[in-house]
Amino acid sequence: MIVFPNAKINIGLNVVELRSDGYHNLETVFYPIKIHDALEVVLSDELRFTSSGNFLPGNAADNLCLKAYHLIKKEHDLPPVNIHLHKNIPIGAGLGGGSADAGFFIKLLNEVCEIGLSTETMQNYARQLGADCAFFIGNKPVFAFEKGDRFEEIQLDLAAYYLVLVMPPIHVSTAEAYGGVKPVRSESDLRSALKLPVEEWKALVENNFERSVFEHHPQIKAVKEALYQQGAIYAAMSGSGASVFGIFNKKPDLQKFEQANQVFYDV
Ligand SMILES: C[C@@](CO)(OP(=O)(O)O)[C@H](O)COP(=O)(O)OP(=O)(O)OC[C@H]1O[C@@H](n2ccc(N)nc2=O)[C@H](O)[C@@H]1O
Ligand SMILES: Nc1ncnc2c1ncn2[C@@H]1O[C@H](COP(=O)(O)OP(=O)(O)O)[C@@H](O)[C@H]1O
Repeated sequence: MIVFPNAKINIGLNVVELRSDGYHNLETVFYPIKIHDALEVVLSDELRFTSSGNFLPGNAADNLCLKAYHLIKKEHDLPPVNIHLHKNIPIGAGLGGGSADAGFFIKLLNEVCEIGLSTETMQNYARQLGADCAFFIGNKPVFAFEKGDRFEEIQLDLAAYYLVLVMPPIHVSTAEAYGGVKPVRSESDLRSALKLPVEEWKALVENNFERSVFEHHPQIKAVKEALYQQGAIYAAMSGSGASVFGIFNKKPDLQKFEQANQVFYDV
């Protein structure tokens, strides 16, 4: 069986406080977008993981799909499976690609192996693999809080707009991004701000990571500014970067970006 794990963007992101476990409490909105990997799981005589597409850094054994398999196997009698991942979502981009694979893998394994896990149980497994993995179990727009792994569903539909994602050739590590941010309690409520017309978001909806990440990587800031110059109604870095999304009324002409960056249209 094959599924197509999709990426997410963060619309607004406030790092609220440092927690006693070293993580941070945050407030953000996760919004699913149309950039996909392909993930196949079939019953087999031995456990095997293969991949194709974009280069996956690190050991195959550290892939979140295999980690999810071993996590669930601790509590359930799982048969061996063949896993194939075709990687298309840019890696380390703030798009949650690895987390998407983990969340979709858990759902897929649940079906292929007929484990019978509830949505809540799948979310609990996902949470143990990474802070934003659990989002991909429900995969609907949510206001996320605490470690980014507790959710409240929100009504947010950007289907009437044209979304573009630009990925500059820069890697920002998530841990590095958290290290550079000064936590502050937000004065305004992100949920209320996102109920206003998109035209008003520019003045109200911020990603706290941008300040320090832009200082270290002015090229990412330049991409955001260029998207506004091309007519974006709203543009921001997603998560800990380096990808930047733009919300437009119609398809923009971004041909000149395509040499230096990866550009995804109509996401
Ligand atoms: C920043 C965000 C925003 O949505 O997304 P990305 O930009 O990575 O996609 C997430 O918080 C990333 O979540 P995720 O990528 O699952 O993080 P994890 O693997 O659990 O943690 C990586 C590292 O980030 C830091 N971390 C992560 C989440 C959190 N709430 N507080 C933290 O301080 C910790 O230093 C941790 O060791
Ligand atoms: N299935 C996977 N896809 C991508 N990265 C993965 C995967 N499994 C583990 N990783 C590791 O997670 C790291 C960051 O993952 P990714 O989700 O792409 O970034 P981000 O958290 O910025 O959205 C990568 O450096 C990679 O080593």
